[in-house]
Amino acid sequence: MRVDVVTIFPDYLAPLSLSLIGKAQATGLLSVGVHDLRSWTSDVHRTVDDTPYGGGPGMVMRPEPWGAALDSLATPSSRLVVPTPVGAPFTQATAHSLAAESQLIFACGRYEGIDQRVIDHASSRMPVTEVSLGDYVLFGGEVAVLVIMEAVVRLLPGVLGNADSLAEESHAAGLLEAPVYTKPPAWRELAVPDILRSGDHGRIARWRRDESLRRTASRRPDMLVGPNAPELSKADRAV
Ligand SMILES: Nc1ncccc1[N+](=O)[O-]
Repeated sequence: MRVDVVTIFPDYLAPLSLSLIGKAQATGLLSVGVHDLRSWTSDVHRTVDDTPYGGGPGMVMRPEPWGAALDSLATPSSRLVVPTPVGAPFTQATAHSLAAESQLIFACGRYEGIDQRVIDHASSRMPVTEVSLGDYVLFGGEVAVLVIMEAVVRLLPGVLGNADSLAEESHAAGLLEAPVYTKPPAWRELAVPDILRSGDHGRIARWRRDESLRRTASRRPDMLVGPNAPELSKADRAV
């Protein structure tokens, strides 16, 4: 997968070269380019923003540098991802969808946002996905790109040593994951549930499913209703 990130704060994206993402780059699973939007300005002050038409506080990112940046980075297989508070919720399903792409371009907005015509023009020549990480406002899209990249890259084949963990993890099966334990068997008078040390894999699977259902019902009841709700067996309903 090829990923290009356009930002006025390239240093913010330095963590992309660390740990698993760095390893994915080193093994050729992923190549990442981080680009300073100001490279595509043409004035001496390298201006990227201006006052909003219609008045209002703050500044808006000018379309010209963005247009030039996308002109030089886009390929026929590009998908443009714009992290923004006005985007659709970013979910594990979005992460899977992005992980299936061969080339992603991330546009990191700052200030009050990017001139809408940048999105509209880009939409005429590539798929554009505006995503939000949550109902709060960050200074810009850079931190959101780090989150999205982590969620997407770990889904790429070969990045995670044990692909099985993808199947079991939270939000993969539509439920929150059951609690996890490791040695020692007792710690500060707290014991590991006996079932997990029984060696009875059938009953362990049932216990984990029950704990997932209980945890999801109490913390995220919204995940148990609606189109993405998981299929519940008769045993599930008894929980
Ligand atoms: N919440 C956000 N605030 C600013 C930029 C991007 C954002 N987001 O969620 O992707």
